[in-house]
Amino acid sequence: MGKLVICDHPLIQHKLTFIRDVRTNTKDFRELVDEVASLMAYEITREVPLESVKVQTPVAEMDGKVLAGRMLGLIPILRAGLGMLDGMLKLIPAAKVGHVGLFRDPETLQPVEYYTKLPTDVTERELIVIDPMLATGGSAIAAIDVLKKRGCTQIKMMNLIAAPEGVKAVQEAHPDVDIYVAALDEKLDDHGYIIPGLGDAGDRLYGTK
Ligand SMILES: O=P(O)(O)OC[C@H]1O[C@H](OP(=O)(O)OP(=O)(O)O)[C@H](O)[C@@H]1O
Ligand SMILES: O=c1cc[nH]c(=O)[nH]1
Ligand SMILES: [Mg+2]
Repeated sequence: MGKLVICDHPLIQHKLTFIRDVRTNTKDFRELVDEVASLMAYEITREVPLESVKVQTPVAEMDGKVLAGRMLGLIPILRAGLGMLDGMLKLIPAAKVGHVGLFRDPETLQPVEYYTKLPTDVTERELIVIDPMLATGGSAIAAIDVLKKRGCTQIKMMNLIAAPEGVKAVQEAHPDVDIYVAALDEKLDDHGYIIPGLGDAGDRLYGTK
């Protein structure tokens, strides 16, 4: 079973409250999502291995540390996942980006796939799938399915807010995938929206409602 990590750093929790607030306008919403994504990038990379390299400071030579192991890949689920991408790239600029386009059919709540473009070396990378919302889990499961069909094996999931139903569904479908969230909310409503959540992440990011 993949682990569920709740990133409870005070800065993340503080900013998330303003993201949730219905009075937060599109510009502020976008900026706050970007900031929280950077903070979560810090948390999700906590266990990335390091290796020693010699570095000459102005005063002496020493053993410094640099990132080792697999290179990272970021996989935003279009469209709302794009809102978290730049914030992550600020901290992980060497990551390559693959896009998976999915939307959730409002009637059936099933994910509909419309676009995939992945880096050529995607199977050699440790991947982080990013999307603000994990509701029923259908979109996350479908995105991870796309990656596994291409041969990817090292995958983590990162969301701002998850519902217990979505966490359970992803853990059952993909038990090898750890999930990092800023908050685990109460439940889903009859339309598959997270309660209390933040509303429709894509619409709030891009002002489409
Ligand atoms: O866990 P699920 O029940 O699948 O729901 C979550 C999905 O719904 C939202 O996307 P949406 O379908 O609104 O597309 P958008 O990003 O284009 O707005 C959200 O960004 C997730 O991708
Ligand atoms: O609460 C929800 C559920 C799915 N997608 C969203 O954007 N918000
Ligand atoms: Mg949406």
